[in-house]
Amino acid sequence: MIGLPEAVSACLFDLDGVLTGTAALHREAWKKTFDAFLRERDGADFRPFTDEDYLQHVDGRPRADGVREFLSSRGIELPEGDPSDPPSAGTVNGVGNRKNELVLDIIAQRGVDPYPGSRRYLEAACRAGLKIAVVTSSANGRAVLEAADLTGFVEARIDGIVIKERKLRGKPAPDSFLAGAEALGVKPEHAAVFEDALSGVEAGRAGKFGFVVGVNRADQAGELREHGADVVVDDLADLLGDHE
Ligand SMILES: O=P(O)(O)OC[C@H]1O[C@@H](O)[C@H](O)[C@@H](O)[C@@H]1O
Repeated sequence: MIGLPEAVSACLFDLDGVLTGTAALHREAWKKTFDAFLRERDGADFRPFTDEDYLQHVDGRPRADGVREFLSSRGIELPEGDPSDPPSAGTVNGVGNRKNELVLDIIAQRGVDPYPGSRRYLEAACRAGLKIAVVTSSANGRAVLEAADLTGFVEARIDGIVIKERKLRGKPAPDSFLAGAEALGVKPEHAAVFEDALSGVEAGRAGKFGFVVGVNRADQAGELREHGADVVVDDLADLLGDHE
């Protein structure tokens, strides 16, 4: 009916890039942050942060994991620091806080738009009686859902704040999605995961969920399949029959 196996009774949606167009805003803030960091460290001929760096090392992961993963891909290790570090601090938390300032500025300037096809899909999932959770690595998940006016669809939210409080492992580990299924009271095999990030579809596969939908927002359909997507769509509305 809405493009899912019969056994599925719950949907676990990633947020940035699946329900809202905010993945591009995160990517932009990360690029500014890392390019400034690398320029200061290596001088004017620094090697810039690329879209590929974002997709491989940062996309979908909790903030501090993204900092660590990307820097380690360039052979750089920083002290962890503390979440209260100022954005100027040369620590994992400092770099993450700098990016958070930037992304919040960008979101405030441009606003948050839900994808029209995703809103239609949420409406169809509700009509079909499916349970709905949002599972996002972002500590800004609640604010983004509210700004997109999607909060009313969501029965449970596992976000970057919950992940930290409960000491869950970030995507590509399945922990946050497993917590989402548990919050809805369903077994993983009865839940579908919706993800645009390679780390996210990998988490879906690792958690043995009933179905993993890869949402192709960055021309990486093949990689989404390789990392664990059972099906890949360009837009969630592609899963809906004509009558929905
Ligand atoms: O820095 P935040 O808002 O806590 O978000 C962490 C991550 O959240 C994910 O949803 C995004 O795909 C990443 O780009 C982002 O880095």
